[in-house]
Amino acid sequence: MVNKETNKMTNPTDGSQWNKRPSLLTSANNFGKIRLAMRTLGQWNTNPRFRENLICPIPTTAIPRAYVIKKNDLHQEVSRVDLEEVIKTECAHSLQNNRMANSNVNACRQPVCGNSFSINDANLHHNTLSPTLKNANMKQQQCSMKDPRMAVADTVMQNSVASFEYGKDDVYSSQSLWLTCSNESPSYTEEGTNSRGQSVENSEDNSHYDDDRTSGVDDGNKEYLYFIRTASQSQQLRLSRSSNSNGSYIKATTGESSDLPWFVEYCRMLERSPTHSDDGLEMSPFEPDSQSKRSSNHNWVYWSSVELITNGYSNGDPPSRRDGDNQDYRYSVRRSLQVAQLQQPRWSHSSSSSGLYRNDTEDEISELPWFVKFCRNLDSSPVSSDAIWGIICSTSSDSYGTAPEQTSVGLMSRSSGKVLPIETLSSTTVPELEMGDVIFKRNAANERIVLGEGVFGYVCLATLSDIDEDKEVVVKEFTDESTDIDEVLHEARILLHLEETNVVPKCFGVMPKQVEPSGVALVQECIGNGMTLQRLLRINPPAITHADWLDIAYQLAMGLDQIHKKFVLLNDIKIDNVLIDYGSQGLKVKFIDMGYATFKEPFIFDGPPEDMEPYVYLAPEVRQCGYTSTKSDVYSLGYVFHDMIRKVGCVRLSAVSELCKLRRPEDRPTTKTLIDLISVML
Ligand SMILES: Nc1ncnc2c1ncn2[C@@H]1O[C@H](COP(=O)(O)OP(=O)(O)OP(=O)(O)O)[C@@H](O)[C@H]1O
Repeated sequence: MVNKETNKMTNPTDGSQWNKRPSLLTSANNFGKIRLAMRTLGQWNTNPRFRENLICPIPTTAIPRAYVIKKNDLHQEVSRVDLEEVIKTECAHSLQNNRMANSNVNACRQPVCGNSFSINDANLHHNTLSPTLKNANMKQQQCSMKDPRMAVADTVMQNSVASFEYGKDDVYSSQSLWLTCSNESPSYTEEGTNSRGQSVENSEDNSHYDDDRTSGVDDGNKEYLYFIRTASQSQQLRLSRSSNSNGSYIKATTGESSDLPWFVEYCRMLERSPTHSDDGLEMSPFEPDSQSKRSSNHNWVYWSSVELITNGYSNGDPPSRRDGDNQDYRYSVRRSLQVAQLQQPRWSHSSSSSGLYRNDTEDEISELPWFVKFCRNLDSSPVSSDAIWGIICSTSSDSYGTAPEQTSVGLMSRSSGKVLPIETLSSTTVPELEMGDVIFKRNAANERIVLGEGVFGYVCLATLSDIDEDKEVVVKEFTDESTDIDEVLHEARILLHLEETNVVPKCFGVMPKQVEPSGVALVQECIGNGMTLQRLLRINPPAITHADWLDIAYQLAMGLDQIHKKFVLLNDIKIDNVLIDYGSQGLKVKFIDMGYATFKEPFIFDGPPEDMEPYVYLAPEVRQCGYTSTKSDVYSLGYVFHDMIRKVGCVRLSAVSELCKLRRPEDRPTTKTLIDLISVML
């Protein structure tokens, strides 16, 4: 639905238009992002307001006594001394109150399985808790305990307290994680209760915090302060603040500062996290020079830093559903080169948000919902996958928290630590065909045979002169002046990139258009005389049995799975963008129209959300101008199944279709699950 005259998307209902491509994404020049990040690093150093925002202005009254760090101190950066003070205080308390030094964090790393985890187990050692944690623990018990993570959370706290030791040589000998929530009570409750376990009837009083839902609706001001103290002599500080709010929740949740579910997940993952494990991101190619070493027994020596610039796309869930414009995420992992003095501040930043919330979120610093996902799906996160846009590597001789003195910019391979070029498809060569390479097929009236048309122009049947004459191709000619050649090339490159999947038409290249105005036309393999799934469903030929329809569904799921494995999102799956070839070799399914497809990045339709509503086949988060994702493609595929049910009564697909169309992306099945589900019906 792209009007090539204006290169805008057209709303099918009122004809209004909006930009086809999201301005931020198309202009998302990676180096621009890197520059932005560098500028921000500069601000970190010089701009007190920036620091103030970053350093979590939690009212000190909300921080449990043992963890109070004065706001002023925070503003001057949390120094090692501050942290050590906190640790000492806590350790002293811990040692006084318990002797369970052998506990470790295994409990918190156990997979959470159903509701079978018994909170009572975790409560066995209740007496070993510090008053703060005891208090929190008791409050937790008052909350709904349906979520097993609560139980695990409880265990994390207990084990942490129990096993943390402060050794005589200033060595933290614990192998445990230490958890501090700055909130007086970590809260996680089921919908309908608030953090005190009271039932909540209207959203105004809904002060509970649900990490999952928050990933879709950032339902209030939340401020977070976490300390993670890990194995010998490492410390990690995470500060995160989210000021994004959703109207009625602002009041209710101001000051809420815990995110226990997130934290638990984080702890469970820590072993594999880039901040902790060796196969993470510690491999900066930039060796700090010897000048920068500041050697002393217990002071920081130097650290190198790796900063990830990503759009959040991780071949999985979107960063968040409602906060559509938030695209700048920065993750800084600083790793000391002297292991014994390791410290890792970590922050994330998202710089803008969509429509309604823009004013509220101008200064938004963290993107916690995304971070929740990040931690949960660490294996598939940008940090550990190939979906990395850019990395800033820097070294500094300075101690914790200050901006790097030397900064270098480059992309870095996760495994080799080598600087890499930014990965896009732009280097894929698209073959150029000459006019004479293509012979248009003509009808009895000597007119070109048009297989399909759209606002873009025509799709004509042809053959290529240098290949088997019977092998038909189609020439997609973009007939309006505003055709952006880059977009045609993008479509060609996506097709070429996906060629080996065999679920898209083969792309033969581009050629000069034969119709005015000049430009390029896309030449691709002709599939089944242009029979779309939409037309096939309308005709519903008797020869196509229910088993055939299921086979089509299966092929679609398989195809999408392969496409996603090639880091491509289709972003526009619908029944008229699926071609069916039912020739001698049986039914073959192909996806067409790569106009919105993206490689290693999501897409945002940047029209006003209300204008997106008619596009019912797009996932709700996409219609609300959030990022597309593998799960939004799954949603659209579910809508294709929905159409198959409606039009040809393929009711066996009902459950699968409903699953795909679940509101929350994280609840939708993966393509792999889809394949499994459909294959049992075949
Ligand atoms: N490879 C192909 N083989 C056979 N027919 C094709 C092929 N590609 C496209 N067509 C035919 O051309 C029609 C339009 O093509 P396509 O879907 O790529 O255009 P479009 O950009 O989606 O148009 P619109 O934006 O208006 O939906 C298809 O519905 C199909 O009938």
